[in-house]
Amino acid sequence: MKNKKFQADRVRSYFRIEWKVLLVVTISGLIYNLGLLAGPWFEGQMTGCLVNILQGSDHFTDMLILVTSYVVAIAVVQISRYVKRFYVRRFANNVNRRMKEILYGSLVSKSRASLRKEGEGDVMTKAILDVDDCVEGMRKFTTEIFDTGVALAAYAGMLLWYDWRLALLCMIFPPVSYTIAEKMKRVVQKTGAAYKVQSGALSAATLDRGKNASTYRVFGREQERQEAYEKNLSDYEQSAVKANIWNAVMPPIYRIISMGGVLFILYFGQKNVLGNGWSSWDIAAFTTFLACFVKLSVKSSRAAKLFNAVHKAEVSWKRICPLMKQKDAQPGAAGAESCELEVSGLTFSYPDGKTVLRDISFTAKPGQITGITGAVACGKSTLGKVFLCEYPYEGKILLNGEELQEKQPSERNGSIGYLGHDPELFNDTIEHNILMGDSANAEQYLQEVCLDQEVAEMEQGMQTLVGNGGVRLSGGQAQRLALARTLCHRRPLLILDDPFSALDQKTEREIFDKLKQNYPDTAILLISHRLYLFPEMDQVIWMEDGQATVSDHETLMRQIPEYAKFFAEQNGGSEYEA
Ligand SMILES: Nc1ncnc2c1ncn2[C@@H]1O[C@H](COP(=O)(O)OP(=O)(O)OP(=O)(O)O)[C@@H](O)[C@H]1O
Repeated sequence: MKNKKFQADRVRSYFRIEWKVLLVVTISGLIYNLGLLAGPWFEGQMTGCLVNILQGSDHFTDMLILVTSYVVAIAVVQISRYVKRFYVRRFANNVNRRMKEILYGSLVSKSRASLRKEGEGDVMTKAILDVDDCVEGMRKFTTEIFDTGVALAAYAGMLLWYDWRLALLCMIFPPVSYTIAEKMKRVVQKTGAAYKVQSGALSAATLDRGKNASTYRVFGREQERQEAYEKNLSDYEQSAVKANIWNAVMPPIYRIISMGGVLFILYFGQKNVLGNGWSSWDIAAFTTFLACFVKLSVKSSRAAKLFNAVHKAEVSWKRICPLMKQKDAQPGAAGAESCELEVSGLTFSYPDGKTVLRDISFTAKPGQITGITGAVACGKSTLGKVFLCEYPYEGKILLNGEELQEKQPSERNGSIGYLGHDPELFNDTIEHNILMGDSANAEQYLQEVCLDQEVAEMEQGMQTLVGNGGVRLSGGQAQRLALARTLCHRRPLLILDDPFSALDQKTEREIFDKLKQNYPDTAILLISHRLYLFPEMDQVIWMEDGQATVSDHETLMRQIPEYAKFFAEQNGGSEYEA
């Protein structure tokens, strides 16, 4: 990404930045494809030589020389083919990595509201699949350009040279095959898109069943959910079958159409050999011409396949392209700075008119941890979410003196890190879930959330796949993994909504101590129901009916009986009574 001209939302840029790899592909591809002509030519020569040996005009040594040259030529062709394939794969891997880096960066900076609009957590899984499809299309495009374009031109030249009239006659068939493939592209695209949608729906349904299994069991809704799931499954199967039929059935048909010219070659070719056709041929010329045409037809059917792959990739690209535009909002951009927070007169109502926060004011400095607590439904989570600016608020939230609502979304996302109740993990490895395309040491963040030991004990360590939404992890593990991701993409202001609810006290304390120690530039707002760490908070916000009392733990213990009671209940009552 050092290249200034690189534009993440332009496919051409990905080709341009890989020019060195593509140069090797071009050279080896040219050698391979032009070398392919040697096959039919040698086959023709060997057939002719055999006929001559039988007639006594050639010798065994002539055949030996031909066979040896044939083997050498084929060896060169195959080595070039190997080199070409190796570099095409490298090109695909590089592009895949680059696209995913940008995509992850963009997803990290996307607002929760827009993620939710696009279908919650599975937007990530779908986008990752789309990147894979795109890169596969680009890889095929790169390979087929040579395997098809160059080879087709070489074969066509050879056919024209042997008998231009017969060549033109036969070569009508491949373009017919192309045209049909082009006409079929809509169907391929449509069925492919429907398959993706169903695949996303099935992932969401699977996630829902896994997450809420016990709830459905307790309320006797298992049967109903099972039926809904079966329906999802059969819709998915149908769409998969449709998409695969169009993908798999069409190429052989294109191939048969392309091969139509063989009939002309058999008829007019034998005339050429008998001396009453358009050209005068021997057996070698007939064999070479036929072999050349067969190879040309096979290649042209690959071109048809190329259309399908490229169209499929186009659909995927259209979907992920908007995400690739948000390069400016990549994590780390604002992560190094610190910020002073000043909230004054903050009042907030949800769109349904319910006022949840009233006239809240407080400040927070870098390195300070502010504990926020209060009774159930008093507005703690709402206070955390207000900073995401999903809905407008009244009053002021100033970051280093600048009003949050007036910042550009990308700038805002670069200033605020948020971890909500849902860990929002996506179906990839532990490492990718933390780094999301950034290059950092994921191990360090696992240590900070006390998850390193558990991950080390997993069979595949950091490469363990977590499943959609993190279903393969325990609640506490998923929570800590999400926290590791939030810490890895550090922002000057960090809002953590009940990040320790599924952890034991010892782990909670350890993580808290590390947060205090390792984040001197970050202002942390920690929302929690559990208060035993609150005596160590730099300040505490006690919320009641949307209003906030801001002070330190000791003062609140003296002044707010509800807070003291709340704290005492969690600490065996001793301090409250004292
Ligand atoms: N999206 C929403 N639209 C409308 N009202 C909402 C929305 N989210 C929350 N509320 C309401 O706002 C009030 C405060 O909810 P909030 O989740 O902020 O409370 P909380 O203190 O975090 O609760 P808890 O202790 O249960 O986590 C509740 O009455 C809730 O019904």
